[in-house]
Amino acid sequence: MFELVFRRRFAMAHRLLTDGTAQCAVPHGHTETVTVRLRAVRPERLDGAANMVEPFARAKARWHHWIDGHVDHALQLGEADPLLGWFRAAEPERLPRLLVTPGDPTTELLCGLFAAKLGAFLAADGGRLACVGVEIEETPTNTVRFEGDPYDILPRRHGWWSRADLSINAWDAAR
Ligand SMILES: Nc1nc2c(c(=O)[nH]1)N=C([C@H](O)[C@H](O)COP(=O)(O)OP(=O)(O)OP(=O)(O)O)CN2
Repeated sequence: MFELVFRRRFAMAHRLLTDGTAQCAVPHGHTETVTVRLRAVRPERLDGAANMVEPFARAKARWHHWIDGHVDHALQLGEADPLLGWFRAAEPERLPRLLVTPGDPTTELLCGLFAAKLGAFLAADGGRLACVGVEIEETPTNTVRFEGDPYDILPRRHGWWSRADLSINAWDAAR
């Protein structure tokens, strides 16, 4: 069976408040690489003409638009992070650039959220392809891989990640 594999780089910043590691509680940034693997929902023999599962450009268009325009350079914060209140009060114009997560924005959680969002995009594009894996290289020495149904591992079923729109938090749902 074929897999279409797409890779994208994005800059991000986050902090982790819950696990008690002092260095991770200070906002810090990474340049991360996300790799996604797609398969045809109903695999078919190559047709002897176009010989494609799906044109790359069509398969990755929405996904890359979202990563490049909304995830790249976003600040990732858990929904209980007090910095959210600070942005609401002091720089509300930055709220669309905050990627807000259920609990700390770890790389494990991000893999699940990305798998759900990509699944929503693919379903909205006709459901011909499904995401079978997401890998995020957080740093050159740390990578997390996820395979399976993201709704089996996410702490909550619904949020911006379950919608086929460009949102990364609850405030920009209409975009
Ligand atoms: N299970 C997880 N553990 C940690 C995560 C995570 O997402 N999942 N994230 C972090 C921090 O983001 C940290 O910035 C990166 O990890 P760390 O190992 O501290 O990164 P280094 O670049 O210092 O790695 P070295 O291999 O030691 O150079 C922490 N833990």
